[in-house]
Amino acid sequence: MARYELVKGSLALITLTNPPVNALSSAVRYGITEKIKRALGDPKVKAVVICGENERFCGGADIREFAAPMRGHSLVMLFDDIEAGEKPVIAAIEGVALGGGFELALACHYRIAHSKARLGLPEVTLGLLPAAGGTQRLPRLIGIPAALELITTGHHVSAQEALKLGMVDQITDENACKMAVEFALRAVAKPLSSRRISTLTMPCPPNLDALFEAVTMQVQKKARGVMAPLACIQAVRAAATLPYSKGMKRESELMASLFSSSQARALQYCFFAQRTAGKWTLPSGAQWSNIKPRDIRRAAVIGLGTMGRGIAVSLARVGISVIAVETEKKLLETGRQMVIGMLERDAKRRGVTASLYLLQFTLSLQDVKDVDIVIEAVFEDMSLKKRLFRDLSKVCRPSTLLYTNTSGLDVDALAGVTDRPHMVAGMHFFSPAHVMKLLEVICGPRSSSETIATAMSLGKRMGKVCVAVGNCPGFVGNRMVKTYTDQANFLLEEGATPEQVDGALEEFGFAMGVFRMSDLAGLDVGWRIRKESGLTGPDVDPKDPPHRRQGHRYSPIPDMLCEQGRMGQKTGCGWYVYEKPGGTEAKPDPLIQKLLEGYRVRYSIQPRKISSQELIERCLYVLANEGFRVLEDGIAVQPEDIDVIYLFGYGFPRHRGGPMFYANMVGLGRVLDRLEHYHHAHPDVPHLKPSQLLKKLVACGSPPIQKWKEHIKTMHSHL
Ligand SMILES: CC/C=C/CC(=O)SCCNC(=O)CCNC(=O)[C@H](O)C(C)(C)COP(=O)(O)OP(=O)(O)OC[C@H]1O[C@@H](n2cnc3c(N)ncnc32)[C@H](O)[C@@H]1OP(=O)(O)O
Repeated sequence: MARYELVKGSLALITLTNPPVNALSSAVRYGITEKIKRALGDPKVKAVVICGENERFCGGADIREFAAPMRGHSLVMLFDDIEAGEKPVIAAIEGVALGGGFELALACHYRIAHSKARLGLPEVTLGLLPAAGGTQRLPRLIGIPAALELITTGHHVSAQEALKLGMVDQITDENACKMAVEFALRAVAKPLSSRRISTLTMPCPPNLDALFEAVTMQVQKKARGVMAPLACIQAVRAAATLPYSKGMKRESELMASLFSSSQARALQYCFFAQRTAGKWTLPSGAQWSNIKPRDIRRAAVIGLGTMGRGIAVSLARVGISVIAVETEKKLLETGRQMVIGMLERDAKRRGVTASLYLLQFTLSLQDVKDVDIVIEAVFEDMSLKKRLFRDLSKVCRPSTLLYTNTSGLDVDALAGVTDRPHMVAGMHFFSPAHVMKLLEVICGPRSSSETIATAMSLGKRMGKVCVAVGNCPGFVGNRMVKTYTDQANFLLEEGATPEQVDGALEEFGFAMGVFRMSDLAGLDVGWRIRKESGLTGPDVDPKDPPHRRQGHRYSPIPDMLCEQGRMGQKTGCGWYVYEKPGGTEAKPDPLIQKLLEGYRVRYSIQPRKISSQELIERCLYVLANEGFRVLEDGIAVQPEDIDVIYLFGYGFPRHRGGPMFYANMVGLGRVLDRLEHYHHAHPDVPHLKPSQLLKKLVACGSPPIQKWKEHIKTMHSHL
């Protein structure tokens, strides 16, 4: 796991050999420890270069080993030995030096990085802190403010930034290992005392307390309830106030408090879930590794509303020519200006030139005849979309793939009106499409594997986290979210206020509770969907009382708000009241309180005090319950897919892992008990009825989430 070579007669070259990222597994730690001992003990060796195989220095500790207590050679001792040694050790950084990998580089006496390398201490994103001296060495090298920023955010920096900050000594466009070998030959003659970072005096700014306080406040605001960033701050404070050895002891104590925490487990699960979701498989056996996606150069986006604009920007940003189509001159012009503005701002932020030459705007559908793909983003109206797909069938060349950005309509019904049903699928972007990372790729029953492979690959190219899902109303994300918002509405009827429900969800870790989020998104979106599906408006069965629809409990309160013109932030009021239309500061509104009281009186509902525990359980267990149904219906293949959708599309707090991981953490038996309890109390809410899969898993002894797939396998996949 580490190769040893003697080069130029006097240099030991140690190469980490653990593809794909040369993670520091226990075997690699053993390998380096042995090879360093050999190099330091060999009188022929005058200097040492450490590099990584396949042009990747090291991606850090092996995260897969964190599931068990750390065993084997200690990184701390290894790094202390490297630093204290009397021979110069040079880190040759290509690709990445992250986490333990960068800590290894910090223990070396010199660091030479390739100009394309990226460096950082991302442990915080895994619920940990850099516990192999990173929190003690980095502030001594680059100062406390810069170290605090890097360690508490986990941001990676480019080699150029690393050079500016003093994290590396030199960068090169050549092979970093070759440069490091030449550098090592010159370093042999130089004293090493000033190169041992642990012995450097800490550069302390005068207003240290104020600095730590400000960073603590910032972190608490950004990552409410998340433990690791606060522990990182404490570790850096120890570096600032204690001698190195005592600081190391503190670093290790703080790491021990994080290592087996549920937050660390959740965050590490998220890391792997994201990668698992990208590896899609269809029942036919077609999968990410055996189906070649089409190469996409020219795309058309139909509809330049909010979604269409974001999609056009996402495509042009990665070099794809875009023909954007609208039906009216005024809409086209507004859309054009918005897209250009968005691309220009984005390019400025990234320090590149906006690729405006890739854009074409037109009123004629005929102009899309030669594109490789079309992404439809028109109004959420089935008959309009069907008309458009029929027209696209006629206009586009036979090889053009057709995608719809519908957020929940039947993708197969659209495929059915075309001359190429196998070349139709869904690409469900989330708003704003150029910002949000999630892309649900909807596989219709007739979508070909190439159609799916192309959507997944194009999404990845646009920087999206893509999840392949089956075709059902609302797909995965919106199908599940309905159960969550329904519960929130029922809780209002029963005695809660919007601010109580939101408060409990925000305390849980959501950046925004369900009602604040609804105000931001606009209440009219859901209203339109409810009208389309006959839940409100003229199509409602006159025999249904206002609080029952299609045989089940229904809350008409959101419809009542819409009827009063309370559409959320854009109208200055919704579930809350705002300083002005478009305002963002949500204040509780006495009018809502009155509306709720009136509603309860009218329907003889005795309001009760509802605990935060009930608010969380009702909203989140019902969400997970629907997730289990999504799995048993074959709409998602594995729980990781659902969690990734919720992390990237719905702001589910990452340190809770996602709704399915959270249910697993709470304990499936407990979730089942509570759902049974709530369903008993509310028999007219079918979503509270425990799903078959949940019951099956509990009956099988509640296996860990990674094993659920084995119990789902037997069920029918709709992908
Ligand atoms: C005492 C405990 C000390 C802890 C200190 C630490 O070092 S904690 C670990 C800190 N390191 C990280 O957080 C880095 C995590 N990795 C990444 O950010 C990225 O993988 C990468 C290194 C930037 C490479 O990205 P790229 O997009 O090129 O590849 P993938 O992300 O798809 O990764 C390829 C496969 O490698 C697996 N993997 C990556 N890093 C690790 C790791 N540190 N440990 C174990 N496995 C790792 C990843 O899961 C992929 O595996 P697949 O099986 O192919 O999905």
